[in-house]
Amino acid sequence: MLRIKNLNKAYGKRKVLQDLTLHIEHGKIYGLLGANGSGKTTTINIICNLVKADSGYVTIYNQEVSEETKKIIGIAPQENLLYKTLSCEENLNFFALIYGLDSHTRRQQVEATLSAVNLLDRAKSPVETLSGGMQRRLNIAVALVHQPKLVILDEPTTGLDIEARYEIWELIRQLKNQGITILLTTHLLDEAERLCDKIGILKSGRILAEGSLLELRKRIPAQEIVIVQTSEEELAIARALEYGFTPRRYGRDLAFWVPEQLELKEILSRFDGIPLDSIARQPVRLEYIYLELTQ
Ligand SMILES: Nc1ncnc2c1ncn2[C@@H]1O[C@H](COP(=O)(O)OP(=O)(O)OP(=O)(O)O)[C@@H](O)[C@H]1O
Repeated sequence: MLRIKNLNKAYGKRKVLQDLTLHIEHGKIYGLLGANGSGKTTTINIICNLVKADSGYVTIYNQEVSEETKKIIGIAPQENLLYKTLSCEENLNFFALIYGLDSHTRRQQVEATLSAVNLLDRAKSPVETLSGGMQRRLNIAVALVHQPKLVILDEPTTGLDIEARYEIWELIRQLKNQGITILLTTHLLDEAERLCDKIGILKSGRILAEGSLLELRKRIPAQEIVIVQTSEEELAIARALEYGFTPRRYGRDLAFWVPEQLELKEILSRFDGIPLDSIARQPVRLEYIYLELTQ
């Protein structure tokens, strides 16, 4: 549905995007992961035809991006794009008007979209009286009001509490079920893990790795990760190496990649004679893959 090929963009001498290539399939959720400044917003701006690339191309349904393709994209930017003193209904009506919807379709779409984001009962409430989570849902509603085929959600849950996050995750799943293609940027790795069919890891404007979670897991030769707490770290590392465990430091945690499926008692036996305060087993999460690829 969306193809980006060898995209380059520089601001002065700073190369912001470097041969960026990715493909988003119709009806799927694609997660673009990257640290601050890695080029996510620049990529979005090029897709939305707001910024011109220096070279490379972006196509949507085989059409190069233009003012025409803009009409089938809905974007919910990182900062809510809402008029605080206007009601939910008035905000949506305003954006629907900008998209050129006639008054009948506007009325229909405003109601349908408010219902989709579960804000129908707050239709008349001014935005400033809504909770942070509700405002973020309304911000997503703005992206949906003209029935786009591609929805871009730029860090949709950053700064929200866990309840509000769950609601937005559910909303994103519903959009996918309706056949909408979604490009999601986030630096929340658990969010990407939960939602995305395909994940692209972006660093300094380049895609370092791309694939489903299952495919990305193959980038680390481990069946699981074991995190230990011990006063004898040097000993634990030496012992682990003997058994083919690969040591890693995740923040203050000492971790080991375990290359084969082992019972807990087998793992414990590898550390026989070493005082362990705790030992925890974890699946190979996106967090570990991301750290491995980006550091
Ligand atoms: N108009 C501009 N002029 C100069 N530099 C820019 C401009 N827009 C972005 N940049 C630079 O390009 C780089 C990538 O920025 P971009 O906003 O695309 O990153 P990002 O991944 O979206 O980051 P964040 O998560 O912080 O929003 C940054 O170094 C930024 O300072």
